[in-house]
Amino acid sequence: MLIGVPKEIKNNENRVGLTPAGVSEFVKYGHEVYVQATAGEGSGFADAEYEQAGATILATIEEVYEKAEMIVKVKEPIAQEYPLIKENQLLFTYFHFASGEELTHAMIERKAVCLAYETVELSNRALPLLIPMSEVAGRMAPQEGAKYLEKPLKGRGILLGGVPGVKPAEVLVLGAGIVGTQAAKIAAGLGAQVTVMDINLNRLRELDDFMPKNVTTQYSNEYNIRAAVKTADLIIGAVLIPGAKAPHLITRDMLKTMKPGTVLVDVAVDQGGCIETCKPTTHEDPTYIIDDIVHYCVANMPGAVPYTSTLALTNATLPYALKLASQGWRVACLLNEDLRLGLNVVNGKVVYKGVADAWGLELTDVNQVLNENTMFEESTFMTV
Ligand SMILES: NC(=O)C1=CN([C@@H]2O[C@H](COP(=O)(O)OP(=O)(O)OC[C@H]3O[C@@H](n4cnc5c(N)ncnc54)[C@H](O)[C@@H]3O)[C@@H](O)[C@H]2O)C=CC1
Ligand SMILES: CC(=O)C(=O)O
Ligand SMILES: [Mg+2]
Repeated sequence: MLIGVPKEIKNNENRVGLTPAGVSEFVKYGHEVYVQATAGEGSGFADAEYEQAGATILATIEEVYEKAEMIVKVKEPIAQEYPLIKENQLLFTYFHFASGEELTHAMIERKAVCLAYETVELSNRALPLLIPMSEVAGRMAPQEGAKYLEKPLKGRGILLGGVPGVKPAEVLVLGAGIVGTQAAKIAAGLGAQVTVMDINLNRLRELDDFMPKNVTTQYSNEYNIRAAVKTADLIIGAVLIPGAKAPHLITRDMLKTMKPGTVLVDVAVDQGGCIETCKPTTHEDPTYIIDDIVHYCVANMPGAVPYTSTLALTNATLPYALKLASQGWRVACLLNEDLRLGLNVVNGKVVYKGVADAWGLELTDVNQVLNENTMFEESTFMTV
């Protein structure tokens, strides 16, 4: 298969979809890889390394999209990229369709095959291609929160860990999944008093077993959230309903009950945010203030630490990308339930319920698109 790796063009997005090590795996299995010039630079990979691994470097993003049967990238395509996408082209990347109406319509119109990292799902409900970036964003959240709690950055001016004789800050984490767990661990390590809320009691039991003493758990409901936001200094939004819009757990009216200078880090922004007043921001201009409350809502947090993030992401995506290349998307999705759940929009049809529900669009059964034109050659069953 012909694989294309464009350079990311989203604000301060320095990650890249494939490393030179990934390229050499593709080449080993007989695929051709086209990498846009300087695509890996932000993550520390020079064009020469990609060439040594067997890739061909192309000067422009147009050439990459023109050549490739499968595009492997990181972030959802943005408006500049829409016209480059071809009918039947397989796009393997994050999409977050439930928070992108324009993107959803654009991908329907382009008739591309959109396989979203964030909805690939294992039988135990784990999201293997979201986990590594959730680990990064979760660990970053208290770090960013601590920074914006500083007075010159408009925060309350409180140190997360306090000092002997002065109480530490209170951190509230909504959601005890990957982001929430990593955020709680780091905030606790910095000495804050941490409360983690979730609706999954079993998850709270697990956390209770392994978290340090300065982390407590509480069931997530409106009553408990209303009480907790009054005393919290830093609130981290980390809930997820896979593929769907995040529920608004913190409503606009709650802001008035918070302490001025409280910082909200809504990591769930890419699914629309779990804070009603959340709107996506960029690394260039990460925060805004409403009712004296600092909002940090960067939708690509891991993009700021690309060395760590590119390696972590591609460790997880590469085995799936190789399957897609060697088997073709239809066969790979017929054979792998986890990959099948990654299909969101296929040849103009929405096949993921959370996306259809978010925008009031017709839902097509994924099996219908998989069984269309299933004339494949036996050689496509070559396994990796
Ligand atoms: N902004 C960014 O750069 C990044 C954002 N993310 C986003 O962070 C969010 C969280 O991701 P993960 O931790 O991997 O998801 P996860 O699935 O591991 O955890 C989500 C948790 O939310 C809980 N939850 C659902 N409804 C709830 C409610 N009403 N109250 C409290 N908890 C509730 C679930 O029970 C689950 O434990 C996702 O939207 C993900 O896309 C992830 C990485 C980077
Ligand atoms: C998960 C995601 O959206 C990101 O890593 O940017
Ligand atoms: Mg994101």
